[in-house]
Amino acid sequence: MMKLPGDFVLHKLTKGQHLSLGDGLPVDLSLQDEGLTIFDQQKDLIYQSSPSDRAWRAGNGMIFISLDSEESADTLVLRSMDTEAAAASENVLIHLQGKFDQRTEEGSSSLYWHYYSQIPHQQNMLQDMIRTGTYYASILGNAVDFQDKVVMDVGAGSGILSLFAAQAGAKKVYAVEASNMAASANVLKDANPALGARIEVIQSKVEDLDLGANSVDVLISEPMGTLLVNERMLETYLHARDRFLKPGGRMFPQTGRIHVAAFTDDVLHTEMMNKATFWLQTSFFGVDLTSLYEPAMDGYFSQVVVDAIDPRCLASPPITHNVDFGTALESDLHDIVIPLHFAMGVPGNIHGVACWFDVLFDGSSSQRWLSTAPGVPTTHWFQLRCVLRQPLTVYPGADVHGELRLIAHKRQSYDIHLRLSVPSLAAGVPDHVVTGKFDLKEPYYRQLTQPYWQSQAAGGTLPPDSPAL
Ligand SMILES: C[S@@+](CC[C@H](N)C(=O)[O-])C[C@H]1O[C@@H](n2cnc3c(N)ncnc32)[C@H](O)[C@@H]1O
Repeated sequence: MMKLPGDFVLHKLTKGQHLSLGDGLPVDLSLQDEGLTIFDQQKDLIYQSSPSDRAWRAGNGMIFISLDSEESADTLVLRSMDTEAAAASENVLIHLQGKFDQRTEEGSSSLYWHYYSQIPHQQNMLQDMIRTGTYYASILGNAVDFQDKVVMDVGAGSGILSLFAAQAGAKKVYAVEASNMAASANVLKDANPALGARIEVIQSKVEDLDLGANSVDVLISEPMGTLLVNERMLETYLHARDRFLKPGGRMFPQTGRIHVAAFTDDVLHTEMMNKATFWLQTSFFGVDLTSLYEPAMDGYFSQVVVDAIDPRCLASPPITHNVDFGTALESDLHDIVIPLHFAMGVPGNIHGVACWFDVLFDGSSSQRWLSTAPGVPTTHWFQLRCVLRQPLTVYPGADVHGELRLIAHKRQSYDIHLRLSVPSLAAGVPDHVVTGKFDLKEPYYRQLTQPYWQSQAAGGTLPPDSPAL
């Protein structure tokens, strides 16, 4: 490695060699016949150039990479330079991004950070007493797991969970928060000096952090969105586990479960059908709107409905899908397939599936579930329903089969594909099959606040995965 005048550091990398960049750039580069490959610390391929690419730029303009000569692709030159110089270079073709930015559209993440930087939205989560009280009891009730330990709070927000970990005896807590809420977390920890002295707030995306492997004993986080996985923050939690957690380290929470049950709700179905009737007007101020009736119906039925549901609408016991946060891979969350099988007891119309989740805090002293099930005190996550435009007609004893498939997209959420079928009992008549496609990012918040008798949390602000995001 040669030191050049100014900020320039020059590496020469020949074909087949590997180069690992430590400080702030957790990447490993190598030049192969097929071009430049860049791996992250988990050995996941994060960039593969095409053989004809001549130059790259990585992370905040700090690294500039170019092939040594126009003729030969044998040698790579790596320069570190300031952002301005890198930006000014005509050779900058690609901005290499961290793992979060790779999987997230910029428009989505900037709204997301803006949302979480606002105190009312953090307040809304803190005021969800089922949520916050369960975290408090799970952390303080397992103080033995925190005593003198190094803890990371993944997505710390206001820093409330970091303060709980400090109360439980942690010797050091890294409160990692990407949004500008980090400044408020600093204010809060400084105003509670007995606890705050052991907390370090770091404003960074967890994915861009360079604390070193095995640097923490315990991870705490509240990464759950609607249907557990909305917002795709669980991937950040697993990422923190792989990068920073010591082998055998504890995670609070440790396990998550998604539950899916068939439901019957004529009132909701009729409400959804009626929403589009506006577009049936043949003379709306002299304009025929009817050509948009079908697209409007499709739009309404692609929204997921979020509200506190009456458990009596459930038509089957739930199917459960487990996610062990200790072992699941980030990639397991990119395409989640939940096979469905409901044995129907009574005849009726199945209008779709109702979903909810719970997470387990599996401490040394106590185990505790945080549940968002229908019928238990309501949280700000409520429950979620995928409503089918065409209901499924079932007879007593029918075996309903199907699948709920969640495919991650770059707007920090999922496309949901639902398929349900019931065998026909008549010879020559095909099985009845119904399908629906939904965007988890487009919820219809049928209920905006918790029922007042279940929580004092009715703060009036939308949950974090509100349509505003
Ligand atoms: C659901 S809130 C929980 C906040 C706080 N831990 C609590 O329990 O009240 C999630 C927080 O994580 C932050 N966050 C989400 N993804 C992150 C990431 N990749 N890196 C750092 N912070 C992130 C958000 O900005 C948000 O403040």
